Amino acid sequence: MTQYSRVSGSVGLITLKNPPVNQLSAVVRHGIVDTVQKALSDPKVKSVVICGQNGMFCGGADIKEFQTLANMRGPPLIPMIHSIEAADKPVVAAIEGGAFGGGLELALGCHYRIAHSKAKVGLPEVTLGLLPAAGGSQRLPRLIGVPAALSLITTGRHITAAEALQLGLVDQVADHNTVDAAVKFALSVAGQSLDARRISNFQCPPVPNMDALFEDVMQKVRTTARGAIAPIACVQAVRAAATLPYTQGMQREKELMATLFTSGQARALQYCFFAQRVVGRWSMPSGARWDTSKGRPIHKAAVIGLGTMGRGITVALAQTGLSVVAVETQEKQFMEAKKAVSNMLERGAKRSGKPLAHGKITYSQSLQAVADVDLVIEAVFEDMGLKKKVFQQLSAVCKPGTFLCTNTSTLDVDELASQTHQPELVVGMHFFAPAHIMKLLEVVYGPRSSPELVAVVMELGKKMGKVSVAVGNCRGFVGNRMLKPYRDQAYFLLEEGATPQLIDQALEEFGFAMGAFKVSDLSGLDVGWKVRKEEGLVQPGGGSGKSARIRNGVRYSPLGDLMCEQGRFGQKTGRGWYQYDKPGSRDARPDPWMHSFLEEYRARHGLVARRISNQEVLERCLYAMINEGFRVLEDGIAAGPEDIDIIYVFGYGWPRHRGGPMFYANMVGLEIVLERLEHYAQANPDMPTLQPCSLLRKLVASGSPPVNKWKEVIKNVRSQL
Ligand SMILES: CCCCCCCC/C=C\C=C\CC(=O)SCCNC(=O)CCNC(=O)[C@H](O)C(C)(C)COP(=O)(O)OP(=O)(O)OC[C@H]1O[C@@H](n2cnc3c(N)ncnc32)[C@H](O)[C@@H]1OP(=O)(O)O
Repeated sequence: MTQYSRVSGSVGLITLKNPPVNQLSAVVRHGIVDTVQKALSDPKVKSVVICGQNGMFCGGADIKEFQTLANMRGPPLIPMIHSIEAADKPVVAAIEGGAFGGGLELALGCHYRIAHSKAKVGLPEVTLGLLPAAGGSQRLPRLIGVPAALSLITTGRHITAAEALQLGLVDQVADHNTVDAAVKFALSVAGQSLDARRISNFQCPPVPNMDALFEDVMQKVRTTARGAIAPIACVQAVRAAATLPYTQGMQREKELMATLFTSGQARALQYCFFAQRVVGRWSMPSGARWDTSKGRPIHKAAVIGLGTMGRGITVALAQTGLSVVAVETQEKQFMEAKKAVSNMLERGAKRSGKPLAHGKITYSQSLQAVADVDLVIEAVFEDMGLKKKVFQQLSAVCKPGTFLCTNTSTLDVDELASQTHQPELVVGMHFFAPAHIMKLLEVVYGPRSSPELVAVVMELGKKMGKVSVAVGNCRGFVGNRMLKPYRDQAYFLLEEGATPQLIDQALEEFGFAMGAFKVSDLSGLDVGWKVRKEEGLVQPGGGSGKSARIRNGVRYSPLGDLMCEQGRFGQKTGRGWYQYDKPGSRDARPDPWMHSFLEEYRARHGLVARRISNQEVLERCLYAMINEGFRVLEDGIAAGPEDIDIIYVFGYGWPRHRGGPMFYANMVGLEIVLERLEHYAQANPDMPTLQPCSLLRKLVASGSPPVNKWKEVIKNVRSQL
């Protein structure tokens, strides 16, 4: 796990060997302790280089070891790094690929750091609910100053070698063989004094107005953390570095880490880390899988329909370097879209520092222009009739073998596939607005979809920087299907006595980026209204009598329809569940009009407003959503709970430090979720979404196993269906 050799006569070379990322598992730490000792005690060795095999320095501590304290065997990192720093021979870190977390902390214990020009470094512990607790929170501010260290440690962002050099985090950048460069460097510094190279001896560079700086940063972090505790602990640890001697700072780092290490948030965030990787290993009910299905390269793609979604998709495709044909048949929209896309590309290039991707896009007003493309993404208006027509035309125009994808967010992908000559070459690519920014991509396969196409689209998603999740076809797929019962409960709670701001506040305090009503105002109330009208659910004036709040035998709230009848479509009209300064403004303010609107509505329907607690808001909205998640699993629409959780974390603003809805259910306790659902279902027999699903009951009956053990129970439930 750690290889040692003597090179160039007098340099001890220690190579970390622990695939996939040379993580610092116990056996590696043992190896480092032993080989450092060997090098330091060998009189022929004058200096030491530490590197990692396979072009990767070190991905940090082994996150798998964090699952239980019992796993944390072997030499601890802190004394190991101290003994390197205290060495009387120069130790040089040769950083190829990356040095992250404990890997960078190891490098900070070395006397010199040389990085390859393509390497990245960072302290991403905060994203795992932790802080850099092997001295990183104390050494980094001493080396690069408090403001820069705060920025790196509280965000966990990875920086390039060039940025690291500029900050003084590395001493040299190598363009070619980093290990050779490090060995050469190690030879040149052999025998030199190391007094000025031990970072723990440094004073933090002074900062003017330090109290004000920390107050300001703490306030910013509290606002963006949405209840996450690790970013706050990171600020506290850096403050300790800035104000205390090193030994006391290390003590503070340890205390803060002790609180974080066993927290539910750390468990949730580490679960998310692995879940994100699990969803890449997709499978289909047919047995097709990521490792047995091969895609083929896409050179040229097309987007049909240049509304908001089509424009974002065009930008996302162009930014991957693909040639894109962007088609819009309506003259006005065509002209507007061309301008909007080029603005979006310019902004993207400015943000990323990468060259403009303008030249890769050709615009057309005719569908004939897509005859030679490899893959088409349809993004026309959400209307089944229109989409069917487009798919019929595409099937006639495109060369045989062209992959046809739809960006529908709810419609039946199989029905669209059936309009084409090759239904096996049709899948859904459900992007989230704005499509060039949002990370989630739901890849929706039908029973006939070819695994090759799923492989192609999953790969394309990866190239676009998306987190792609393969799911089965049903109304709303995974994300929107689970959102419906959540939203319905929010409406029912309004009827029963809540206000939009009460509900949103409860959800935002839970950690959602936005509450249900703010999201509704943002996306536009008219969108759902149109769908409900098509489904025959809308009655003018909301209907009257007992049946007004029942459709197809189940509870229905016409509140959203009534709002639309008043022209209150949300932000775009300056009025929705909230009021806004002007149409298009984003600053939501409570609207006194809502109060009389709701009072009048309740009086008309004989409803008596009652006090609704935050707990009831959370239980009814979230447990209804989670219950639907169990149905999604039972139906085989999602392969596992990780798929659902990643969809919610990356697409729906679910707080990552709560791990996603299914992980959260597990944290709360499945028996508690079941009991509360039973309670609410009994009180509301006309709300079938609150009736606990049989998979939830089975899991509770099986002793509520942890999320990663659910698959077995799911398999049994599915086989009994
Ligand atoms: C009372 C309590 C006291 C407790 C005391 C504790 C004291 C602790 C002291 C120090 C603690 C240090 C904390 C850390 O170091 S935490 C780890 C910090 N490092 C990271 O967050 C990096 C995580 N990894 C990544 O970001 C990427 O994997 C990257 C290294 C950039 C490589 O990316 P890429 O090439 O895209 O590869 P993948 O992400 O797909 O990963 C490949 C496989 O490697 C697995 N992996 C990655 N990193 C780790 C890791 N650190 N530990 C374990 N496994 C890791 C990953 O899961 C992939 O595996 P698989 O394909 O099987 O899923």
